[in-house]
Amino acid sequence: MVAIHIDHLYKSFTFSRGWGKHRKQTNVVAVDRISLNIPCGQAIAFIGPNGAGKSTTIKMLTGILHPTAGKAMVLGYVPWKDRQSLARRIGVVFGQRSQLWYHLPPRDTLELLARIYDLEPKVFRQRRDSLVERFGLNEFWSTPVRKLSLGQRMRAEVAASLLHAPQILFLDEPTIGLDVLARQKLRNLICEWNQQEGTTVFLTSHDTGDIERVAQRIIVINHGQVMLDAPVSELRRRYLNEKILSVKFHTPIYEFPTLQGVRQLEVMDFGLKLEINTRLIPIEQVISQILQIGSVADVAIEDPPLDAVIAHIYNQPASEGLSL
Ligand SMILES: Nc1ncnc2c1ncn2[C@@H]1O[C@H](COP(=O)(O)OP(=O)(O)OP(=O)(O)O)[C@@H](O)[C@H]1O
Repeated sequence: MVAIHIDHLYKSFTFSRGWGKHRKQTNVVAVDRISLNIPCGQAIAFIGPNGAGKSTTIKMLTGILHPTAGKAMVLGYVPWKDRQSLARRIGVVFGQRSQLWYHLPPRDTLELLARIYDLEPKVFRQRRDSLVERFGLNEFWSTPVRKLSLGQRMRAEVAASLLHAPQILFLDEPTIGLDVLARQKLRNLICEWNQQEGTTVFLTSHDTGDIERVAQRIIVINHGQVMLDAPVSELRRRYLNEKILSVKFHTPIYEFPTLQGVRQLEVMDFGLKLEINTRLIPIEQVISQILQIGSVADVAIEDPPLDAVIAHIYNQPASEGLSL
């Protein structure tokens, strides 16, 4: 079943700039005829550089904004027409904006939400207890939100957004500003929730760690258009055709021959780091050259970092499009 269906969704903003006779109407196209299908249960990372159109898309899919043209169905609802009904079936978390009551502890917030969503007391208690345990809310259960650390607050935000058991969870930059540990903890919780509960996850993030950990599919937009739509697992393997080869030797090495398709990233007394374009040279050929120049103690072959792949994709002109 399709959770989200988007068909040529388009949004432009018209606003005035300047004063008096210099006042001019300006038109900005934020989302430019996007078409997508997202099946139920999938976790997708919807990414792009600043101003690419991510938030505008999320706002249309959650019913906050009307599109200028095009269609979208979320769980069978037209979001901007059936916003109330849709709100009972989706969870939304904005990393930059808290949706919790600032002066209330998570305990009271969850109780208020249970009333808003009309949950049966028994169902509420079960879900609350399970969320408290999974999200580790016990340690700050009775502490007002204003006194929580950012990591604790974000865990409470996500837990609160899941209380009514939404079928889709929209997360707009959920890990922004978190330290390494808090970020890891939160992305693990989101990933586990997606896998164990089957909730569809629509995530935007500038953090490649979030994307790798949480998402199965990556959709890159730029200038309001979809530039790439691919499984995360294939992105590095098939997109750049590059490998990073690190070698350690038992004895110092002095020279590595110049080979087409091989770039030396680092040369140390006992080691080498090479970037290999496997379209130009097979990796076996590079390894056999390495074996000739010294006695090898260790070899590691890695894919390029996802950061590098994504930066490369962002730099492509929108008109070219990309496919795997
Ligand atoms: N209310 C608005 N009025 C005018 N222009 C807007 C409005 N909202 C967004 N835009 C413009 O639409 C474009 C897309 O913005 P959007 O916020 O969707 O990008 P984004 O991909 O979420 O960026 P970021 O990563 O910085 O949050 C930008 O050029 C932005 O300036």
